[in-house]
Amino acid sequence: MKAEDVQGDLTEVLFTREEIEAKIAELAAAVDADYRGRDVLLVGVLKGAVMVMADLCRALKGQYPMDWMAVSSYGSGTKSSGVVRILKDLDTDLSGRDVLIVEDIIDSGLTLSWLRANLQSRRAASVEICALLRKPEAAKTAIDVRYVGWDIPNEFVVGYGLDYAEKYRNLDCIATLAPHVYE
Ligand SMILES: O=P(O)(O)OC[C@H]1O[C@H](OP(=O)(O)OP(=O)(O)O)[C@H](O)[C@@H]1O
Ligand code: HPA
Repeated sequence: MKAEDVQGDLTEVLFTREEIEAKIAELAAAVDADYRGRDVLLVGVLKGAVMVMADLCRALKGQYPMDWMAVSSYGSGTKSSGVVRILKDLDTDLSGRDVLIVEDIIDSGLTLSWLRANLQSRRAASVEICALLRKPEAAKTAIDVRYVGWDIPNEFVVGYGLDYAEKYRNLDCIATLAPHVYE
């Protein structure tokens, strides 16, 4: 789906499909430079990170096994509840493993700070984070993020995996959602 297919619902396209592709290639080069040749597990966070993971892993040159978790802190709205629930856990034993969490967005930071602590408690050797988007003004907790695509303003965004009430995930760009859609 393209921006013109849901134009009235969006206020601005922040990043086009081409810009996202170029950014993913940059992130992949940085990850390869640090990790290629090591046994690193990519952990994708469902469902938002599906697109990032699908494109990032194909842009990587090394071998990177992957696993998935589903956690939820947003319910169906635009505000984080701060309460994180595991909806689907990893299949992989993390003890002694280097882990790279792949995420679409860091908003309040509550999901990832909880998730990183959770994975560290499973005796992972290291847990780093790669996130395509981050909202610095929305941060409710400080997180050390090794790879970030873009810092964005504190507005609700959709597309490229990011949803509002399960819609817009299949938009090929990233755009701000018009307030009339969720108010
Ligand atoms: O920094 P935070 O404020 O915690 O927000 C970030 C989290 O919110 C979104 O997930 P969501 O719970 O909406 O689930 P989804 O990935 O299935 O869309 C997103 O994918 C992150 O996991
Ligand atoms: O801006 C956002 N858009 C979609 N999902 C999200 N989850 C946290 N922040 C966002």
